[in-house]
Amino acid sequence: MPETKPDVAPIRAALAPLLPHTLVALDFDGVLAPIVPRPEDARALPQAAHVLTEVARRVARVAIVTGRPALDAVRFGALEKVPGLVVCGHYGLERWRDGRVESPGEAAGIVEARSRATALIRDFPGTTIEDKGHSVAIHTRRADHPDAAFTALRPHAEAIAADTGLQLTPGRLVLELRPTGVDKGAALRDLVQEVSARAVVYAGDDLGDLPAVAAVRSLRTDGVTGVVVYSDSSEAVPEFREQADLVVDGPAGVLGVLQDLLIS
Ligand SMILES: O=P(O)(O)OC[C@H]1O[C@H](O[C@H]2O[C@H](CO)[C@@H](O)[C@H](O)[C@H]2O)[C@H](O)[C@@H](O)[C@@H]1O
Repeated sequence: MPETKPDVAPIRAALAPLLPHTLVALDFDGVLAPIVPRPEDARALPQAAHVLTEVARRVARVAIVTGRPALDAVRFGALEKVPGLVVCGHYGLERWRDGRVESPGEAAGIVEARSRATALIRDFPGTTIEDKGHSVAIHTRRADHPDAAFTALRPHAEAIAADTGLQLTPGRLVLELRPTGVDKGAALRDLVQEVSARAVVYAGDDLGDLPAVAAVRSLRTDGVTGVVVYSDSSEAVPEFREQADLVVDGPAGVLGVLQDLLIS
């Protein structure tokens, strides 16, 4: 198992007086939900909703910032009842709050991207498409050779993105074609502004989280206390890991560190 950076005591002490002004923002897959072969089977750990409820009672806001459609994260996490929860779906393109989703119209290019991605994977047995409405994800986790399929598909996905005006976001054995103009960094900054947060805790695990990590680092220069938690795994993202204040072991480690930092 990867070596962790578990020195929570000084961070807990720094956050303690700021709890009512703290934003806690979390990625979903790999952070609340263990990675599984089929995207539709992902579920947050059973204790996640309870831990987030306890956290929400102590801080300004709890938010999920995910590449998933917002409603998928709410349902797969059983998170409907977490007090005041905001879910930024599709990297901030849509929002769920109080049972309602705000979502824009479909981006130009998505119909062509969907059709080309579907045709493309026919040559790569075991690869699958996750049609998320606003975006299309090409998954290689169930291919015979997941890493080789990912590498082979990537230039084709880049060409589709260039032709359709979408952006390609690579992740854990996934290539996502999604609208431009949003990322987790902008979503995080909006959330910070909305609650006038004086501290932010962000937990993630993948490349799509790096804009949020950059936002936390830049918010520090504005006087906001920032804590970055990295959910580690055998699919490590070194550029995320090295920027993290705390490195924990997967979703169970994330829930544990939230408890240590914000509840106990
Ligand atoms: O921003 P996130 O909440 O981390 O979402 C990123 C993508 O996660 C999902 O894919 C990943 O998890 C799957 C289920 O465990 C796994 O099968 C896949 O290999 C991972 O890449 C999700 O399916 C994507 O739509 C998300 O964008």
